[in-house]
Amino acid sequence: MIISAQRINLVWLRQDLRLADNPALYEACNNGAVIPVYILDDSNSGEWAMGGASRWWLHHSLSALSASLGDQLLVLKGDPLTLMPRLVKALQVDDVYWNRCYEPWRINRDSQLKKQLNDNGTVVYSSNGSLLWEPWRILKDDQTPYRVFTPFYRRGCLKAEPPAQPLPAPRRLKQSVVDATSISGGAWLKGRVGPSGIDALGLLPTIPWDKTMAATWQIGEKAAWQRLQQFLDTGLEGYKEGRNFPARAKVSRLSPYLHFGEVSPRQVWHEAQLAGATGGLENDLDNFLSEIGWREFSYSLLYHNPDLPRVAIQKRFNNFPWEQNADRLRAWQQGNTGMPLVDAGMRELWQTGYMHNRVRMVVGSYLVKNLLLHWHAGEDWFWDCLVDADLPNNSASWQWIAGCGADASPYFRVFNPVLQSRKFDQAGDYLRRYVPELASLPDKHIHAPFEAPADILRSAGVRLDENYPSPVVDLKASREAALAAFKSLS
Ligand SMILES: Cc1cc2nc3c(=O)[nH]c(=O)nc-3n(C[C@H](O)[C@H](O)[C@H](O)COP(=O)(O)OP(=O)(O)OC[C@H]3O[C@@H](n4cnc5c(N)ncnc54)[C@H](O)[C@@H]3O)c2cc1C
Repeated sequence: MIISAQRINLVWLRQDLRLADNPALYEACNNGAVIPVYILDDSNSGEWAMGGASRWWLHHSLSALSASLGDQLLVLKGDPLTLMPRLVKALQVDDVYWNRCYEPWRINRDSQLKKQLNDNGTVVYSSNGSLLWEPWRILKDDQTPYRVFTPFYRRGCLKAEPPAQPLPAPRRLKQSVVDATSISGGAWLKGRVGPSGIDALGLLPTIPWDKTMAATWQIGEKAAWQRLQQFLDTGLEGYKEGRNFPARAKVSRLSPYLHFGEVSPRQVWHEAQLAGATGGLENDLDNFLSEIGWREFSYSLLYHNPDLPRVAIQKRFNNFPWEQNADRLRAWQQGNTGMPLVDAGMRELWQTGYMHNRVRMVVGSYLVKNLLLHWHAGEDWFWDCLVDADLPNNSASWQWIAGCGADASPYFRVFNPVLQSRKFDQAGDYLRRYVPELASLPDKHIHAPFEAPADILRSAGVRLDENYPSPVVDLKASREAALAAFKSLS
């Protein structure tokens, strides 16, 4: 029930699908009645509309959020530039609250909307709910943005004001949140609140490719918090070294929760500091926090280079002689390249919506430097398949691996997938999990079945080009071709 003297605040939730440490929700609850709304915006996103795996995650994330809001979350689909003013008018909203987003298309949309609402007399309160430091605050002494990670993080971030302590969930949340359809002017929103509104978005796949993903993840704020605590209990110790080994449970797997804002970077930062305060974990803690720093760096890069998703920062790469080869691209996407570590990674991605960072680097390097295919093709596939698909992190990381970004891995550094596999998955545990047709090969041969003696292959049941492919390219020759192509640029 709304007391008529109370202000009505519309809280537009976007990449902050949580109650705790949510500055917009917190402030709105302190200042009156609250109508929480989520809008699926496929109108302004252009080519960066959410991919399939992200939509799947979003469905479950909204369901969890809606339940924790007493199923009063209003869920709409359409253009916020039209819908938000309509909601403000119909629901007699006084003020609008949101946490800032940083993708260029969202910045454009939000600034247009803010102006539109302000012109009509509605105040918009925007806050930082997604980053530790605003990208326009971390600048070099000459006020230009950093292009190299280490000084950005060590000299810029760590010397700036420390990230604020996280806020609690709003204390009077239950009393504050109101049913939009009960307000005069809200009748048109019937069927758009809670689970029926979420179902109407049509986010779930029509063919059930999500079974293995569903078995992999728990989604929502509570699950995010559990994941964080579990990582801090069992993963932080030994993180610095262990994070390189894809079969070890030594990474946090927090990326989708951070992307959708089911946990905030401030919560992660401060909880990790607490857990890492126990003696002996300094190096692991420092390394883990610096990975969160890489996330900040990607956001800064995108903020200062809005064309980062498509245009190489090192401009000479925009003339790179990429090959067009649909068969090779398909082999890479489907995990059928004949290179076990690449295939394991691509299948992990397909089955779980996630891929270990070490393997992301290997499959990325292989696509760009052995198959000579454009990094855009990898970026697009990841965009569709990752549950943590994140425009700043994905585009900055693809530019990094392709050697064309700011502070990128040099182009001549070509990851050798066989050596990487021998080094970081020595016993072949990761390979056996995702490439079961090679499971019976001895450790010595599982990393490069194409080099194994015929009798070993036979006794392991591996028939090259029948139940497992031969390599689609020769590693040495393709590496040399890539380096020659690179030389042609300079
Ligand atoms: C080609 C390529 C594409 C990538 N695409 C994405 C993407 O779309 N979304 C995404 O979140 N990450 C992306 N990454 C970065 C990284 O692989 C993932 O963030 C990481 O694997 C997530 O696993 P985690 O949460 O267990 O990481 P942890 O090792 O536990 O790290 C903790 C957090 O730090 C951040 N982080 C870690 N490594 C990086 C990094 N290299 N760059 C930026 N942030 C980082 C993430 O938010 C991560 O959740 C990509 C990397 C590569 C090489």
